[in-house]
Amino acid sequence: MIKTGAQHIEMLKDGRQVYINGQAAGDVTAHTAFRHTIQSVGTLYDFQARPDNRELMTFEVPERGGQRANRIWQLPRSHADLVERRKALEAWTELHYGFLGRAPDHVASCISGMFMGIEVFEAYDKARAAALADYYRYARDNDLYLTYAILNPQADRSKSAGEQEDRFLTAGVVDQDAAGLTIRGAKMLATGGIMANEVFVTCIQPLREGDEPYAVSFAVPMNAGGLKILSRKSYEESAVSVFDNPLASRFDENDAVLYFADVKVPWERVFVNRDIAMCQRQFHATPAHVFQNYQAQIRLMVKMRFLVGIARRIVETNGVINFPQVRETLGALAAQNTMVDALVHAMEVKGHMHGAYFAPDAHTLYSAQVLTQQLYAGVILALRELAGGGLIMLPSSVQDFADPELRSLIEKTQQSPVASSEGRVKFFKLAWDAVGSEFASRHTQYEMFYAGATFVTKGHSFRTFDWDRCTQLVDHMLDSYSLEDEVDRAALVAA
Ligand SMILES: Cc1cc2nc3c(=O)[nH]c(=O)nc-3n(C[C@H](O)[C@H](O)[C@H](O)COP(=O)(O)OP(=O)(O)OC[C@H]3O[C@@H](n4cnc5c(N)ncnc54)[C@H](O)[C@@H]3O)c2cc1C
Repeated sequence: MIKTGAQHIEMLKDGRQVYINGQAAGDVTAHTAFRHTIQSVGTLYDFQARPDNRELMTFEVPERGGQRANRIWQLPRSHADLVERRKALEAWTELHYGFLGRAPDHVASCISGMFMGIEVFEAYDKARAAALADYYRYARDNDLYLTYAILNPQADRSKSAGEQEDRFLTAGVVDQDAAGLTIRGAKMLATGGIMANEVFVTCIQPLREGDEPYAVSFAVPMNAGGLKILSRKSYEESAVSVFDNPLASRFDENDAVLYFADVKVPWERVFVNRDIAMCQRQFHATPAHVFQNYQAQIRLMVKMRFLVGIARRIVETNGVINFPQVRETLGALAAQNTMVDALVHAMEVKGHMHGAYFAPDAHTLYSAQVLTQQLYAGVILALRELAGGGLIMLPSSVQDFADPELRSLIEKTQQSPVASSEGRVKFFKLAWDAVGSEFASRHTQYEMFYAGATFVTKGHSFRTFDWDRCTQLVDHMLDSYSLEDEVDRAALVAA
């Protein structure tokens, strides 16, 4: 199935229990906190359904007799396949400028990666492997939008999940019967949950002996009985005009705490059951972790281009583009943009076969993660520095333009060598929404943490690096001389 935006939006009217501002949200597609971002997600599906995007966005599923699916579910068998898949992800990301961190391609990449490593699940438990394989095909063939919740809630991070004061703070198994598992407790966040079809739930954090109830992996629809979706504050809701908040009003993907009030999960949706080692292996012994984070770097590559474009427009609008220091800052931003771009391409070029499938290079990916996690806040700072008070020297809202006297004052006070007053205000409102608004601030937090805190991503970089190649060089150098030789040589010179 290749669904349209309208079909996706219709699927969200499913009775899911979303809570915001002290109330049940009801139909999320009509709610002022979510509806415009849901429409933006709809445009992704409309784009893939366009006949002229058939080749770009979809592929023929080998075992489905010519039926097509979105390329986010494609299992690359060569470098060329990987690149073809990336072009689809890149085109989709351009529709949201990189601001939908958990667009449907993120978790689809994770589940596809798990399927590419299905032998890891088979070695663990044949029934659970069959459940995962069936789920991959089900999600692909029904064009599902999946999100995931894979972190446990912060409480006391010095204690494991099972050592927290409330044993059911963290979502875990409270019961098991012939039908499946019963899950109780919370997961930290599910970004995009209110606009996704289903959520994949597991634990990527290290667990200790005794934490077995939390070492599960399963998927449920967002309207599963007992699943409560606790939304954070909506930035879309206070962004009442697109002109004032062009990003927040349309790309506020939402983040929500999930609470499982004894949610029943049937066995055909359980992929790992109380196995601590398998919770790690599902991500790291399969290409899942690499594929999900490769998608994130493709997204960031597009977002960086957008931010660098904003930087260029800031300095043009303020007439400072010819100052050498300004050009230096732009040059540095351009180099950072190209580094992100180059790392994505390097992951592909240095990729390798994982069984029958071609996966991006893990260490290049983790290097990109470590570097970009630090780079993002610096890029935002550079844009703020280039912009000065222009980000703030703005009319309070679009309504100021409706008053003739205020409009004429805006025209007098908003000046630029390259833009009209209206153009200047329009642009700086966009720039503020990208770098300084509450929406923008949440994005900085997102880029710093979506893949784990820095000690986590640096740990992956440490784990996957080819240390021998470096230490062998050092050893080779050390082997090229010895103390005895040098003592003998010194004695000869002295004689
Ligand atoms: C905007 C946003 C959206 C998110 N969306 C999702 C989502 O859709 N799905 C999902 O599953 N998760 C999501 N997350 C959660 C994200 O994965 C976590 O924030 C991330 O993994 C870091 O975990 P934490 O927040 O618990 O931070 P912590 O692990 O508590 O770390 C916070 C800080 O505490 C210190 N610290 C903690 N532990 C250690 C340690 N062992 N050693 C040294 N220092 C330590 C470090 O200074 C660290 O930076 C989202 C997060 C954000 C901010």
